[in-house]
Amino acid sequence: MTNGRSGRIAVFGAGAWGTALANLAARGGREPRAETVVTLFARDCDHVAEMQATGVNARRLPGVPLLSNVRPTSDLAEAAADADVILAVVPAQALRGLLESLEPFVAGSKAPIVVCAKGIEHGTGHFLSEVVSEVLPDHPPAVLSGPSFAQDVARGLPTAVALAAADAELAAILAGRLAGPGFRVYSSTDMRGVELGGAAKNVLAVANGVAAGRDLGASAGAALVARGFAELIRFGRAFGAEPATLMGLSGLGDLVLTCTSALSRNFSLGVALGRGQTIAEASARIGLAEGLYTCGVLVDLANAAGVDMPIAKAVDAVLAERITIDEAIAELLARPSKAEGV
Ligand SMILES: NC(=O)c1ccc[n+]([C@@H]2O[C@H](COP(=O)([O-])OP(=O)(O)OC[C@H]3O[C@@H](n4cnc5c(N)ncnc54)[C@H](O)[C@@H]3O)[C@@H](O)[C@H]2O)c1
Ligand SMILES: O=P(O)(O)OC[C@H](O)CO
Repeated sequence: MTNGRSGRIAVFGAGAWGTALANLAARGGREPRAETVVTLFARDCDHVAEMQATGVNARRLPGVPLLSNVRPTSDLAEAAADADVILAVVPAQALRGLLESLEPFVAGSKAPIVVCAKGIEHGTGHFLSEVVSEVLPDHPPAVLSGPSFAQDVARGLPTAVALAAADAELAAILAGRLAGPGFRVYSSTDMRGVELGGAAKNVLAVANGVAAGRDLGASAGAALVARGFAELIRFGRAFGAEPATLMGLSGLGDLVLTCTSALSRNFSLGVALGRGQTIAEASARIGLAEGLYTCGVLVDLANAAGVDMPIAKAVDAVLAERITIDEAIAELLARPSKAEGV
């Protein structure tokens, strides 16, 4: 992508976040152009027909009108045509399949692919920017992450996130394409740090939710945030993240948001489990909680790298039903005393 852009952005995944980002992109960023067009791809034709008829994505982001230059479509070719930026906003485990299906429609284009999902791929243990490089090597990967609820962004509430790409100029251009009056986008070249924070915080937020659901008190919640952050820093150090990134929006910022807000699906999943609901009951009500799918692979990576992550491991053991919540709490508290630090 260059500054001589087509003004066309393709958003794949018409969930809450894809829809909020489509509206943001449709505003044209820091240099709005009249010709900006945003395609919003959803797999389900009925869903697309509803959005076209009503101008709202009532299934995923009710009450938020789509801007007139957002074009919902279920046609991959139409969605991808002439796009000079691609936003991938499907669940993390669906990213590879989406990119594979896109391949014939983006051949010849070098449009950057901005991963907006938060997770780590099962089976391979690969970070999501790596998945982009493997499947579509001609397309530079970028990562958007940070404390941001789709509902907040859609309402224009002040939000700040990080957007990383290997090339600093590309990161700055992409940040400019998405920035808006209420949406501040910091650019970064630390893709690994930005994506790793977004993936790990979802797992740690489940632990905070469990503590809230069990009425363990605000002190326990704060301890979990602080010691969870220590785990995040250890994990990041082992996997090449820059410390400053982990202390920034996509690390500490998103960890705090997700560990403390009832709007978070990962926190809500933990609350439900803490109150005695089953995973199936809670998931059916809450929808996509990426921590459920990331915890196993996060722990596998941590174990392989010799990184101590007791909170993440406790979440994984509870979600895999290897131990009960009460056993997990008792095990965490029974760990030998140690010097504080990371
Ligand atoms: N909702 C938020 O506030 C928010 C904020 C930041 C990041 N995210 C991240 O964005 C990602 C998506 O979250 P969401 O909230 O939009 O989820 P969502 O559950 O609202 O929507 C996911 C959408 O992806 C679609 N989908 C699934 N597989 C697909 C495929 N192969 N091709 C096309 N579409 C597919 C589903 O049909 C659904 O519409 C997650 O990784 C999440 O962590 C969400
Ligand atoms: O609802 P959650 O838990 O997926 O969190 C949404 C965003 O990732 C918050 O930054």
